[in-house]
Amino acid sequence: MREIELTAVTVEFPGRVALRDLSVRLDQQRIAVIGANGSGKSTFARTLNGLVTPTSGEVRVHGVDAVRHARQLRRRVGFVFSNPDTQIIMPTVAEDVAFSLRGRGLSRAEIRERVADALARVGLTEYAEAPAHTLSGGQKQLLALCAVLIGEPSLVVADEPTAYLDAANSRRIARFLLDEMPQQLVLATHDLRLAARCEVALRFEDGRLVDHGDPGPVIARYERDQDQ
Ligand SMILES: Nc1ncnc2c1ncn2[C@@H]1O[C@H](COP(=O)(O)OP(=O)(O)OP(=O)(O)O)[C@@H](O)[C@H]1O
Repeated sequence: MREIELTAVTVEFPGRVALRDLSVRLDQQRIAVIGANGSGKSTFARTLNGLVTPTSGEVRVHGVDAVRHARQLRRRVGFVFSNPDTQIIMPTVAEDVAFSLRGRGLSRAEIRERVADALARVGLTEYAEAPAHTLSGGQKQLLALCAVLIGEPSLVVADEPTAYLDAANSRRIARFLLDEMPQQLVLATHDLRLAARCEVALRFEDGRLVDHGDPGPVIARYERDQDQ
């Protein structure tokens, strides 16, 4: 089951309504979220793994109630932030990935094996023993992704994952997220070329879902409105 379902979700912060009465059902593999600064993209993304709790309404992700079972949800939903430095915790690349497996009752040998597999998947094997801070921006974002994927989430939510990257690194991360990763993806982005590669796009404006559907037409209407 890979259905994401929000019913009448409102998120209020002091003095600000960030999401207004949002109801939507999504089962596509690649889901783009677009809209101007402050339109509610990150808030929407964060409700999907319980980082933000709705003021009212219901969020269900792959059958799990995001409010009642927030801890269970966090195991299933991996979150990738814009700045990989905020996600890298441990000194070396391999240690950082292994850190995500803590508390799972695995033996050292199992952890080593899983870490090696995960690093190979994102092409970082040769950097396993390198200090994480010596990686390039794109490699750091791959490491952050790797640390998320090793927890075997069924959904990956990425909030502007290419914002800090140059063109080559952005392409690499985009290729991984959009073409290689088996997990369902929710991608909040200002990069409309990435959004165009998804199966569905949601457009937010002032906390409201104002358009959604096939990315081509949704993006065209967004660009037209921005030009006016
Ligand atoms: N923790 C918070 N406390 C108070 N206000 C918040 C909080 N998080 C978001 N907001 C406000 O809610 C609104 C929506 O913010 P959100 O971060 O969801 O927008 P966004 O579309 O992701 O923007 P951007 O493209 O700039 O990242 C904004 O007005 C923002 O200031």
